[in-house]
Amino acid sequence: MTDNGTFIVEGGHKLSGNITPQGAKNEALQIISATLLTAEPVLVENLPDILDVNKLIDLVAGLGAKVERIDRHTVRITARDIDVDYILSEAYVRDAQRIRGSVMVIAPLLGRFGKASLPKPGGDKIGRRRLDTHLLGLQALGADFHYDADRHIYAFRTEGLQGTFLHMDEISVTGTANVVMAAVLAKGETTIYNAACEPYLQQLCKMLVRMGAKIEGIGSNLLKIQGVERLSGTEHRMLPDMIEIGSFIGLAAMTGSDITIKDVCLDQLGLIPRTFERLGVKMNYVGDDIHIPAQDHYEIQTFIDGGILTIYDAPWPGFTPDLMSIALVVAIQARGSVLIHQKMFESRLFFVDKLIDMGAQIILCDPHRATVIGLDKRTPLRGIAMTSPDIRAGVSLLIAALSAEGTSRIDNIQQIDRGYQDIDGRLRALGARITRE
Ligand SMILES: CC(=O)N[C@H]1[C@@H](OP(=O)(O)OP(=O)(O)OC[C@H]2O[C@@H](n3ccc(=O)[nH]c3=O)[C@H](O)[C@@H]2O)O[C@H](CO)[C@@H](O)[C@@H]1O
Ligand SMILES: C=C(OP(=O)(O)O)C(=O)O
Repeated sequence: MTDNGTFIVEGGHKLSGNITPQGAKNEALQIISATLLTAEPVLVENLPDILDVNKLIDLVAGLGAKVERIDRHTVRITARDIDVDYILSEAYVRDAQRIRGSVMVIAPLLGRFGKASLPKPGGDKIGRRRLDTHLLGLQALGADFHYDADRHIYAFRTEGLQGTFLHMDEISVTGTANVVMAAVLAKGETTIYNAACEPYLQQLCKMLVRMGAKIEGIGSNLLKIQGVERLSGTEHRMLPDMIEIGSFIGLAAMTGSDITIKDVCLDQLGLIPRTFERLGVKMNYVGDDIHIPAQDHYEIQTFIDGGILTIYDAPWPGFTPDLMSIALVVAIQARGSVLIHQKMFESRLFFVDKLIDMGAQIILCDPHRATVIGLDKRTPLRGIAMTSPDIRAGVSLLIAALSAEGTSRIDNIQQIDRGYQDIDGRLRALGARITRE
């Protein structure tokens, strides 16, 4: 037993049944931050009950927002009496450091109260995760920042945010969310070019519009925002978590299981289904469900000219980096070869050493690229003891363990719990043999 939890997994059993994806983690982190933009109540529905989301809700409550838990997945947040000086407390610094989502609290606090602080945010240790996009964007909108090197805290102040033209440093998801939330309460017009435009950001923008914000260009990389004096309350429902959906597709393929993923919002999944189809996974689209039939074999497609397939990540509408580890694991038991090129993060592929120990044929070319030579299910992976390095690698190892012969032990599963709600219970309901220690 470790402090951060352990899964014991007996692999080699086929799973079957229906599974419903949780509400989206990364959308929830934006939406909870945005509740701080108004003094009126915001009802948030379809929240995943996971560590990262609950920690951000606690952070918002610590700032003085009234948090009413309606049920496990619904919360009403009223950020009327905010004690903005709480950002200086040790408790705030400690809690904010534990999650990536805390980075998006800055803009609402700056917009409403003129000050904010950002302790070095947490989240996955998957390579450098620079904050320039946030800092430069907020600076252009009229915020000054100062870095306290002893406490590792950025302190922000503004005499009033002012709309401007912003060509974002890079296409950053949380950076765009921050700048959008600052711009909706800034004076005048803000144009944001090179904006991230993934569905969760579209969801944030749509919520802000319901609150009274004026945003044009939603869904594109060019947003035009007219600042308003104040925003009002609203209701918001999270989309299904597309990374969970991709993880379940990978799980079905690797374990040869017949699984139906319910209510996936297919039109919001972008390249995700097609990318798994290119790895050979067959899927039937039934209404808004994805049915993956049991497949004894699946074959990786080549490019049209016969060249070896490459799967690489890119900002939306490209393939999300958060599913690259799952794609890599799926390829292990496919027929054929694929190059997995993780362009955005430089430390996300190191977990392949565990997969190699399990019997996978993988060449780690460099920190960003791995070649997988599929086993075509001729030999199963072997169960081993391993540790989950990050949230998505953790689930990939779990999928590998469920497909493997023998028993595996996965330590540090708190990493998985950060983003996947009751994953062991939900997989047991499909027939998985998995226990938590
Ligand atoms: C809480 C949350 O929502 N986290 C997600 C968010 O993190 P987050 O918003 O932190 O990630 P960013 O979008 O800022 O960028 C991710 C990384 O990719 C690099 N980069 C980005 C754009 C680009 O064109 N080239 C490039 O190399 C950045 O330098 C950075 O290292 O978006 C990431 C990228 O989809 C996801 O992995 C995270 O799960
Ligand atoms: C990298 C991820 O999360 P975070 O940005 O919270 O670390 C993720 O969800 O895959």
